[in-house]
Amino acid sequence: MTEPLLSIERVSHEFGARRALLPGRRTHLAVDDVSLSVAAGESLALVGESGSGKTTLGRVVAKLLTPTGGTVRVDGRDVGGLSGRELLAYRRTVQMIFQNTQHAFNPRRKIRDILADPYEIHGLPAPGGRDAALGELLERVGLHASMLDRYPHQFSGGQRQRIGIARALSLGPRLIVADEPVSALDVSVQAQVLNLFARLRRELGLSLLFISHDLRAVYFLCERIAVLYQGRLVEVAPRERLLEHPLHPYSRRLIAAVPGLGERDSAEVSAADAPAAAPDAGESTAAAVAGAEPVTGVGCHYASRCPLHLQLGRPERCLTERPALRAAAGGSAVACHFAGDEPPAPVRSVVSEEVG
Ligand SMILES: Nc1ncnc2c1ncn2[C@@H]1O[C@H](COP(=O)(O)OP(=O)(O)OP(=O)(O)O)[C@@H](O)[C@H]1O
Repeated sequence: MTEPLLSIERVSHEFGARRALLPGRRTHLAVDDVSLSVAAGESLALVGESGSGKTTLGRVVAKLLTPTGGTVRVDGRDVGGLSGRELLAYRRTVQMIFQNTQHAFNPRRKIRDILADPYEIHGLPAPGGRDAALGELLERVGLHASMLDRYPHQFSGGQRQRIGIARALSLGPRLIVADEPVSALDVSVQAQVLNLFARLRRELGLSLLFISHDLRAVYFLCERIAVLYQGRLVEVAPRERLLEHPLHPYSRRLIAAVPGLGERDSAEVSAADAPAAAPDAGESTAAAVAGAEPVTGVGCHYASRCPLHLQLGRPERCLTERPALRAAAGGSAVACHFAGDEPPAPVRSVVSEEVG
């Protein structure tokens, strides 16, 4: 098997961990023992509700945060101890794009100077001369070279995001971490920027770690989807497999929440999911979930909201043993003690080739 471009190995990030011993300090485990990989040229989505740790994991990969546990490797090399020239080289390889384009650029600087920054910082000559390279960058993202002398406020939100993408591309990265890059944009503009990402991936063979709440955007752009819940990876699967046949009860709920995307009701759990025990027929799922004690510590974080846990009669194992990620059919991996395999459903076309 070929080495993945990016390997995230048992990575954790606990905010406040360094000062945890000071009185009154609280820590927060935002990413909890997550392992994932991204192949060269592959696009992997990170999805999950707000606060599930997507941005934190993205920032760890971009080396904007240092993990408190685990290892990040690029091309098999541990990037934890990089400094000096090696760190600069890493920053050329992995670039991050952010959601907020409004305050991303100094309003008093021309686009020419903003795009020139990476070359200055890395002490690199622009290929073919500075002006030609900067103009080419703008044209690559669908803007015109003549716009180099404009200021950020003279661009729309979608155009500013294109400028952010151009800046990220300037030093020839191999992996882009894109954190909700279209969610602040109008819907019509979102489609254009997603199409731009798809084109750039094709043209440049880029790998993408795409962080999003929007499952339709994720389906359009990514080959695999990783689902996070409260900092833990609960499922990772090829996109069709996840959308057509989600295994983890949380993935099911997430997909069912998008009209027309999932076919199964969020609370529905089939017989194949419940091999061990009969459901408690006298208890409604919603009421039981509302009355359940939240799970902390060693068990499954999702147990207090989990319809499968209820249906199975609240197995003790969910509360006492953290579910390990285990391989399942169709290339999926799921962290649930009881989620079962079912025959694959036919794949539906959820989003057309071009988002429009
Ligand atoms: N600097 C920080 N200090 C302490 N806790 C933080 C910090 N940044 C994030 N957190 C917490 O870590 C958890 C994960 O946050 P993160 O932003 O990674 O989630 P997310 O899935 O990206 O959410 P969203 O979709 O809302 O951006 C949240 O509970 C958040 O409150």
